[in-house]
Amino acid sequence: MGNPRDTQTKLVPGAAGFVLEDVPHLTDYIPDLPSYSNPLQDNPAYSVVKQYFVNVDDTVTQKIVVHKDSPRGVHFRRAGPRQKVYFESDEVHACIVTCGGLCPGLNTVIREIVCGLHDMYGVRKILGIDGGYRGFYAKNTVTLTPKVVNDIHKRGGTILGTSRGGHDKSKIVDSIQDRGINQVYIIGGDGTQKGAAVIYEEIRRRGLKVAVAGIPKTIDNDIPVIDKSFGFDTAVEEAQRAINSAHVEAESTENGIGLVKLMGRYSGFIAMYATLASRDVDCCLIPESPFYLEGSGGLYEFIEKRLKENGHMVIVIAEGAGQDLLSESLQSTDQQDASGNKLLQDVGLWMSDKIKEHFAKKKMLITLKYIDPTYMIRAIPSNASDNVYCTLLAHSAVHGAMAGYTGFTVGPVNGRHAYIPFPRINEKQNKVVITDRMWARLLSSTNQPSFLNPRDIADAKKEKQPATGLLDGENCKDKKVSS
Ligand SMILES: Nc1ncnc2c1ncn2[C@@H]1O[C@H](COP(=O)(O)OP(=O)(O)OP(=O)(O)O)[C@@H](O)[C@H]1O
Ligand SMILES: O=P(O)(O)OC[C@H]1O[C@](O)(CO)[C@@H](O)[C@@H]1O
Ligand SMILES: [Mg+2]
Repeated sequence: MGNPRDTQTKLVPGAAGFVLEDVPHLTDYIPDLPSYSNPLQDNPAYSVVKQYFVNVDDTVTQKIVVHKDSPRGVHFRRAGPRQKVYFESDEVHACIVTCGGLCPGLNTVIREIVCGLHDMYGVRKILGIDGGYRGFYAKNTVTLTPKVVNDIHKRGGTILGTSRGGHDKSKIVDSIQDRGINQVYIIGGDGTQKGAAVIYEEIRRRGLKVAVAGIPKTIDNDIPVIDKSFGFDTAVEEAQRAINSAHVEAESTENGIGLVKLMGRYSGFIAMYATLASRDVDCCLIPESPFYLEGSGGLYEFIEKRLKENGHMVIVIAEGAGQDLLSESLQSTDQQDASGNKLLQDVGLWMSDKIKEHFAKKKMLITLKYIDPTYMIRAIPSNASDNVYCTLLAHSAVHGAMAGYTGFTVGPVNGRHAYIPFPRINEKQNKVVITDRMWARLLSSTNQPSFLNPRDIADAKKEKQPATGLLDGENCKDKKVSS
């Protein structure tokens, strides 16, 4: 077997620089697979829709802002129901698994996969895998029916349970094979999608008629290519409550400081959007934007200035921000979670101690209140718009698997749902690009220092200029500019 990239991505060139980064199909390795007409044709809810089926040639462009001479560029296969399907309804035996940390909307995705398979395709055999990847071989399964999942979208968490670690390729695929499962829906973050790619490869190596569909879940919004991950909006909304409390506390005392720590291990999107939404935040610190404490242009100087101007201030810090500073002053630990993710030290507590220590030394009276709503923003049910988004993700995944596509993650690209090959999702993380306009908007709204020296800014700008002269950050989310 060659390089996984070759079996997971098919590059199909077209006119004027068009490239389709296609996803695998079961017929790529199982010849003469019979197809059937899509049962949706006879479904009263859908048959009234004009052009309900997606044209087989429909694609979604990765870049939406172009110049008149730009090449057409990378495209992905458009998600949606096809006229032809490669599974008969009573043949399908699907399973669903959730892995990694919690995220608002997990239960909605589970519900809508079950109801989508049942109501649109007449599928009756759907299993829930208990407790993440290791549940395939170490736990019992749960039978999922529309009745079982009817109300679950109103609850936070995942009814299936989740875990980190425990990805044993052979045991998982043995379990899939032994149970006769032929559609695998895998909901999880960057680690989970990597695990899904490995499972797909093994299934293909064994020549099994099993479709593997990934549904991206990450509260940190760190998955590239897709517009935004589900649950992100809900988390940002919930974070407002913590920021509001921090603000009320801060403005009620002289030199009051409200400090809020939000999730974001490597990507500061939650902190950035929560700050932009709130307008009460004076300083937002994220992993992508290094900062320093002491001296001219440093954080202490800014805090002092803001307190003198306003009498109070609110700081939002993402959990992955300032980790370099922490490891300088605390003994660094190399602890990892079961999936191999580095366990971060608590930057919020550290920052709170440092600020108190600094102003005590200066004999300037401050009152600092530290709020850590970490798990509160992800353990809640999804809001209305995330619920609709989760439904579309689930249905897109179901349509893709029924149509015989496999080895794909589903997600919106410039507003249109598409099937994205695993390697594209797995090759890098989505990060806040601090030389893009969104971060500039934040800097201008908080008026905080950029903590960058002019040479760093010039270097980042030089590195960033793409050949077309287009700014990439908002269109091409996987492009990271180092600072
Ligand atoms: N490179 C990899 N290959 C195979 N499996 C992996 C890989 N990375 C992670 N996994 C498996 O994927 C599952 C979830 O990974 P992880 O704990 O990193 O969470 P995640 O999916 O990234 O979600 P999040 O970080 O948003 O909570 C775990 O069971 C882990 O063992
Ligand atoms: O405590 P847990 O469950 O490992 O989750 C914490 C991690 O999960 C994430 O939200 C990613 O899902 C990170 O931001 C955070 O570090
Ligand atoms: Mg992750």
